[in-house]
Amino acid sequence: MNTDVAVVIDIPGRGQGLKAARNVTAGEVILSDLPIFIAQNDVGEFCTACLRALAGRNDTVACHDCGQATFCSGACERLAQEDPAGHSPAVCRTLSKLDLHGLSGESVAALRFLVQAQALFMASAHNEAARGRWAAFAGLSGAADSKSKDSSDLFRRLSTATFSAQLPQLAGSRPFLPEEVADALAKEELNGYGIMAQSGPQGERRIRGTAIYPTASLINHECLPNVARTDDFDAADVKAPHNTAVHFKALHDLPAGEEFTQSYFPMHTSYPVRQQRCQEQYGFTCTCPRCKEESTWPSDDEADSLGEGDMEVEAGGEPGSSMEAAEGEGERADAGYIQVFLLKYVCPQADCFGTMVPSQPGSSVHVCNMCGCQRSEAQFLADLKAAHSAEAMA
Ligand SMILES: C[S@@+](CC[C@H](N)C(=O)[O-])C[C@H]1O[C@@H](n2cnc3c(N)ncnc32)[C@H](O)[C@@H]1O
Repeated sequence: MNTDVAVVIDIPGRGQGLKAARNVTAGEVILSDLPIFIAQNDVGEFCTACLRALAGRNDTVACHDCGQATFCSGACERLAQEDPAGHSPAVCRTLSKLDLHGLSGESVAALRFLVQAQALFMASAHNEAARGRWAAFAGLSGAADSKSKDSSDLFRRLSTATFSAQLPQLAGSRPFLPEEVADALAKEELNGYGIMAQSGPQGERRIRGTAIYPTASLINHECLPNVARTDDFDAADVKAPHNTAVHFKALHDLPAGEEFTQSYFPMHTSYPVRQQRCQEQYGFTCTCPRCKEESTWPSDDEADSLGEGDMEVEAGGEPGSSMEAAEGEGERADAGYIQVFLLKYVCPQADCFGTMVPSQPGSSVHVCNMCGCQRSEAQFLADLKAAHSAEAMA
């Protein structure tokens, strides 16, 4: 499903990444990717096979053997049964033997993910297609280290369930070792895409499940990204598993050779929190142009003592057009540029924090990749003007 635009490169200090093979236009799809496998979070609200919302469907099918799977249709049930890392007989038997007692929702989801990853690994010993998918998963960044979460309890529960499910031990096939469980969890942590669900009753963010994509997993992070993910798992006119594809669109025009970058968390996140999450969750220090600039800003406490408005912010140019190259420091985004970028690309709806993505190449309409709201260029310019007036009044 990849386009001809994104090519894999090695980047010193970042591992692998994707770059533009040619000039790219704002709104162009630079990558479409289907998952290696997906694991659901909770049972019953979304299809186990394709994560489509089940509400309002009258052809859903529940698995009575394990009680851990529901499908939006008989077709999805068959799809999942035929997929070794979906809801194959081996996965179903293992799930039915799992001891979920006392586990948090997060640990139950991690255990389901492990059952499916292990099933793919075991199938790779005798199934060509599974071998390719397992190789793609095994090649992703992320190996357990001493800082990884303790996974011994999940390993014990997984191996107990695996053995009591009496999985057929086909030639060369064996279950995970403890270090392989820890590695699989590290890969999920670094590469897993949380597939979002509709917000909960209090507006809280919820996820349907985790999907692992072979090529999308190679897109590195920057805090002023140049691509953003769009997906539509509920698309009525798209047949499973194609509804589980993610598509990355360019936020603005990009020259050939530019690295594609996405933001691993909502763009409005503060500098200290971004630094902490990059370090603790992903194991790197972000030195992107925005972090370089914001590292020189006073902390919130210092800003309070200086008084609001002491940070002079001027309107920058069109995002994508102006980054200062400070001598010896590499690229750096100035405060005005950051302000305009965030105003342009962070969803204006209260508490959404999605990314405004050009609807299609050549269009000046932007659509939020979370809530779907739209904004024209004229409305953006009006919002920009209002932000400057508010600032001048402060
Ligand atoms: C989802 S993977 C991205 C692909 C990865 N570079 C690879 O080689 O597979 C996430 C990992 O990439 C690296 N990474 C991503 N963005 C980075 C950045 N801005 N600076 C340094 N390392 C980065 C970190 O090691 C992070 O844990």
